[in-house]
Amino acid sequence: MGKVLVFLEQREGQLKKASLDLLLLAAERARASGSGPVAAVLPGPVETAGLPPVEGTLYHASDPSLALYNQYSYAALIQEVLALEGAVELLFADTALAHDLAPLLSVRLHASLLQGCSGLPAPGGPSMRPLYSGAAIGEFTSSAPLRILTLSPPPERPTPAGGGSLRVIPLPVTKSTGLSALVREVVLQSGMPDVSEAGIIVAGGRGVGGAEGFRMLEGLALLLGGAVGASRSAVDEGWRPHSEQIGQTGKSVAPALYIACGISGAVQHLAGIGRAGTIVAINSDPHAPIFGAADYGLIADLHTALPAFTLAVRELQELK
Ligand SMILES: Cc1cc2nc3c(=O)[nH]c(=O)nc-3n(C[C@H](O)[C@H](O)[C@H](O)COP(=O)(O)OP(=O)(O)OC[C@H]3O[C@@H](n4cnc5c(N)ncnc54)[C@H](O)[C@@H]3O)c2cc1C
Repeated sequence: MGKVLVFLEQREGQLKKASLDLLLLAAERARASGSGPVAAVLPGPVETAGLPPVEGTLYHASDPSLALYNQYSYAALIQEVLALEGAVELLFADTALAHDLAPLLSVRLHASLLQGCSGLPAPGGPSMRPLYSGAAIGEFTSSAPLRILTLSPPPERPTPAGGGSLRVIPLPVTKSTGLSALVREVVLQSGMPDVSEAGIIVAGGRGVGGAEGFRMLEGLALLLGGAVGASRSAVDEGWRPHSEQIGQTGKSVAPALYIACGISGAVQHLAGIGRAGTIVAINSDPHAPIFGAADYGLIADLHTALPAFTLAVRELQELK
């Protein structure tokens, strides 16, 4: 197999966990298959000292002008590194940024593109992607000289194996085409991690009953250091932002703990939580399909159960 380039994504100087996991996976695959060290590209000012110990090369464009995402300057940078490395595979973590950037590169480079792959394909082997809300798995091969994949996070964090270190090569900023420029950045301050990165998610559905009802879920999520998620019904009602929607037309999540409150468990919702660790469901209907996916189920009115649950968590934390 030819060379592989991993895109490392940062936000406000912090590397995204999903792209670090991807780097570890790619390095492990390269080590196991003997296909040589991986290369990575990182736009934006980030402290690289804490990067995982993997064998390979990191092309780092640390100019402050790249701190915020710009489709054209990021694409130009990646194109430059692809040419330097002669890579045949470009890997992204499956994030909103990747959904914007990967299609542009695919068109520019006449590369094949597959988004939302489940796991790294074997070297030169077909890529896999869930279809029909996870009811089937599709296998895709590519005859293009470059294939671009966006990968959903693995269910478990990969551990660094084999040791080694990344050789950092500084890159100057590639001149942007000027097709777009940042006008204004609007930051939503929730004080919580993004659902796609969170280790714990407290998610609510129509059963929560309204935007006000989600305050309870926020309280529990903050206590647990997690994030609030939502079903499409809750988002369609305008109770929560679309950035929190989980499922087929929302985000695919992989928390260690997923607490579903007042969510029926429609197949389109379950499609987004297939890689969650432990699933806890609170629902007043004993026949709700969510109980079929849950590890622990509580048949109860969430308006009674959740405050009691939150209180118990708070008391446990105070005992520590
Ligand atoms: C093409 C397509 C894409 C879709 N994409 C998504 C997606 O990405 N994500 C998604 O979530 N959905 C998606 N849907 C919608 C999906 O089919 C369901 O309609 C939706 O998930 C239902 O949301 P819900 O569980 O919150 O609401 P409901 O199905 O109405 O369930 C509400 C649940 O709350 C329970 N409940 C009510 N009151 C209480 C209470 N007081 N205490 C405890 N439990 C209570 C009820 O028993 C019920 O089980 C999609 C649908 C289509 C067709």
